[in-house]
Amino acid sequence: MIRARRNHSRHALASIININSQPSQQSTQLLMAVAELPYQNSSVSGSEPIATLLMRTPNDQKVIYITGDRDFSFGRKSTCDEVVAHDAVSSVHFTVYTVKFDDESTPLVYCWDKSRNGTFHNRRLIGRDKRVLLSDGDELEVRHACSFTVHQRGQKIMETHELVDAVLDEDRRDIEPYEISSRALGHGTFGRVLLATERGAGGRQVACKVIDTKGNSLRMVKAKTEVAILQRLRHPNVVAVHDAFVIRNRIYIFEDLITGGDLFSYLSDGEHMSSVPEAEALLIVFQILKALEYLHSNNITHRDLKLDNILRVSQHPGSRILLIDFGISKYYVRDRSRRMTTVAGTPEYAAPEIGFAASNTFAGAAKRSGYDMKCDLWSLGVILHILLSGISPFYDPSQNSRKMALKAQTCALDFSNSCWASVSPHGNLPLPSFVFLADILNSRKIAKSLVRRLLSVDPRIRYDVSECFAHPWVSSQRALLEDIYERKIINGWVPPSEQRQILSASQSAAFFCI
Ligand SMILES: Nc1ncnc2c1ncn2[C@@H]1O[C@H](COP(=O)(O)OP(=O)(O)OP(=O)(O)O)[C@@H](O)[C@H]1O
Repeated sequence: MIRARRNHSRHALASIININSQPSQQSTQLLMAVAELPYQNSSVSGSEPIATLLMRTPNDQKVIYITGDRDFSFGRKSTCDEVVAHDAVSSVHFTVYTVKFDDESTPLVYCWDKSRNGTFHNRRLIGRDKRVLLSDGDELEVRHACSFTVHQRGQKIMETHELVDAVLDEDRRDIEPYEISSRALGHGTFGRVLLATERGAGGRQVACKVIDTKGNSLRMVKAKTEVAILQRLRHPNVVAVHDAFVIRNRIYIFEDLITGGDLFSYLSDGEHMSSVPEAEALLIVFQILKALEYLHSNNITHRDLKLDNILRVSQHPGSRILLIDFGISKYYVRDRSRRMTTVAGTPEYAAPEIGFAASNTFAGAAKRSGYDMKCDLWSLGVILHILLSGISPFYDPSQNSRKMALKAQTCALDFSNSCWASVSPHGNLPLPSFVFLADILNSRKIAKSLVRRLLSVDPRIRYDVSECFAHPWVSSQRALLEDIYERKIINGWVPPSEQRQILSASQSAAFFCI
């Protein structure tokens, strides 16, 4: 199959010069079942302990090992991994799970509070259905019953990074409302994403994206564009930004901490990528469509949709997902005379008309005619292809953007690979008797037809968001999807406040800057 290595070769304005020179019909019950499915961690494998909890009760103390292959549950119910029969303890009080960014990073260990009476993290109430990232030395407490001390060795490895070290000591004191830790949640082309905590009573954990512009004004403009775009957006499937600071050559963007890892990590399976059950793919794609519907109706094109830029709130297959990384997004009003022309995005996911051109002729054509927001739908097609088969259709192992662009331009989709044969609505769920073979075959055909529609080289034929919603793979389940979405997926989502002035006027970027 394909690689499980992150591709950070994102290209935007500055890299244009390099481009040419570089080498069922689902059944109702099934969908419901997936939305309810307990999580099986594929992103962190192995039974080696990642962290330990030293548990103390009034009469006893013991060590609990947290491994990467399964959640640890604590509660009163006999099915919990650690059972304490105490009135203050809920049937499942909390679970601890791990998320891995990549092979070089120490896995992140999260606590998910599921209790009625509360779980306290460093003496602060986590809150029902909320999650916190745990660090070495942290204390968890179930009042009147027991407490736990977290030990996670190896954290230091992840913490040492020149950028982080140099940046923070200098800048920390200028960013008063937040305490920025050195714990990395992930990293990309231009910087790192670190854990931070709001000072003050709430002490909420947030993610802090640190972009080192190294005095490159174009990078600074792009970082400010990301903030300028994000501060206008309020949608359950788009990450919320709270604050941003420009200090010296660096920009710090504070966002909601998203606690389930990204889709790339989720699908990475050793050297390969794995697929997900078709119903799970549908729940993910439905949410991406919701986000794109919102973005496009607000004249925003994301331009860098890919697995790495889609985060999950939880490890649960029916989790809410969020789009992140609006660094090369574009505010663009649809108009025949105004089209986007910047070659931007990630070649593996980029629509042919963007112009990661394989041939000069094609590049020339792209330059002449430009492209519009349909480029996001192509990227969605690549994502759907991966979700269903575990294959990235245009990936080139040498990461050569020219080769990937050529493949995309030719777009010879091959559904004969055995991976596609296993695409079915039931995936690894036991097949319920009400799902007939015809349904399964039909569903496969329908899913593939949507992939084809999205991966149409001609953007005029390619589906837009509303056509995707109308496609039978989605429309046949639309009512149920809306129901699951409202009742389960976005239940509890609180929109960010309306009045958000994140960068001061002098700092904010012009909207049409890229
Ligand atoms: N709000 C968040 N909460 C938790 N993790 C996050 C958050 N934002 C980013 N991350 C993690 O950090 C990684 C990099 O983030 P992001 O894509 O924003 O960085 P970038 O430098 O813009 O990357 P790129 O290489 O795509 O330019 C993500 O893939 C994700 O794993």
